Amino acid sequence: MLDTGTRIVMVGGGVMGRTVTAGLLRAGHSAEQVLLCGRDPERAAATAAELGVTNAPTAEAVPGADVVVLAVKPQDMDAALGQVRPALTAGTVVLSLAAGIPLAFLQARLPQGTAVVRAMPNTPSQVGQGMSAISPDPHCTSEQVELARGVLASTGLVTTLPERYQDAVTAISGSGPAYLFFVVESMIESGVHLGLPRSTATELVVQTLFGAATMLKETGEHPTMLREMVSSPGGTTVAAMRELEDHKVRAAFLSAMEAAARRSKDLSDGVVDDD
Ligand SMILES: NC(=O)C1=CN([C@@H]2O[C@H](COP(=O)(O)OP(=O)(O)OC[C@H]3O[C@@H](n4cnc5c(N)ncnc54)[C@H](O)[C@@H]3O)[C@@H](O)[C@H]2O)C=CC1
Ligand SMILES: O=C(O)[C@@H]1CCC=N1
Repeated sequence: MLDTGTRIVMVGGGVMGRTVTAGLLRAGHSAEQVLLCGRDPERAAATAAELGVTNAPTAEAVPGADVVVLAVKPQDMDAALGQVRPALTAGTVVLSLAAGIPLAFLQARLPQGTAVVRAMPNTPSQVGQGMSAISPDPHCTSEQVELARGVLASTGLVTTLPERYQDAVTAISGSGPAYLFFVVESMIESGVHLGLPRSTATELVVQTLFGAATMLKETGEHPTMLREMVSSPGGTTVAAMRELEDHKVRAAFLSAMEAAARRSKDLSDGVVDDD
C-alpha cells in the first residue's frame, strides 16, 4: 500500500490505464490519489468518471506527481513523452507499461536523470491477480523503485528483472493471458462438439483452469508431475495428449512465444508500424 499522500498520474485511459487505476482503488488507495489523462478529453473525462477518479490534461496533472504511469501504445509513446516532459518535476518516477519500449528510448525523451522504470504487467491485474516484471534504470533511488513497485503491487505480483529479459517477459506473462483464453475457447468449443450445452462446457473449462492454476500455486509441484497424475496408463488423457503431440502443439507454443518476443524486440529496435 502506498502512502496516502502519494499522487499517481495515469497517462492513457485504455485497457491498462483502467486496469491499474482500478487495481489501485481496489487495494484501498483513495480516488484523490489518482489523476487520469487521456488523448481525447471527452473520453478521458468519461473514463475517469466511470472509475471515480479525477481527469486533467497532462500539462496540469503531471507537475508534482510522485509517479507518472505511461499506459499508451508503443506507437503513441513518443507523442505522450513530448507532453509529459515539459510538465515533469524533479523526483517524479516515470513508470512505462509499454511493450518493446526500452529505458533508453524513454530516457532520451525525458530530462536527464529522470527516474524511469520499464514494466510489463498483464490483464489479470484487473482482478488483483496480475503478474508484472519491472526493470528500473540506474537513476532510480530505492524509494523510487518501491513507489513503482507499489503501484503494480496493487494489482498482483511484481518481480524485478534486468531489462534484457523484458521481451521474453512480454511474450510469456504480458501476452500470456491471451494464449490461455485461446485454450479455454478451444476447450469450450470441443465440449460443444461433444454435445455439451455451451454453458455447461464453459463452467467445466473455467473451473478446470482455475483448479489447475490453484494446484500449481498451492502444491508447488512441477507441471509434468501434475500432468502425470491425470494420465492413467492406456487411459483417456494419454489418448488426448498423443493427439496434441502429433499436432505439434508444444512446438507451436514455442514458435508463438518466439514470435511475440521478436515483435517486442522489433518495437525496441524502432520497427513500429503506424497501424
Ligand atoms: N493490453 C494488454 O494486455 C497489455 C498492454 N500493455 C501495454 O500497455 C500500453 C497500453 O495498452 P492498452 O491499454 O492495451 O492500449 P489501449 O489502446 O487500450 O489504451 C491506450 C490509451 O492511451 C490513450 N493515449 C494515446 N496517446 C495518449 C496521450 N498522448 N496522452 C494520453 N492518452 C493517450 C489512447 O487514447 C488510449 O485510450 C501499451 O503500450 C501496451 O504495450 C502491457 C501489458 C499488457
Ligand atoms: O499485445 C501487445 O502488444 C500487448 C503487450 C502485452 C500484451 N498486450
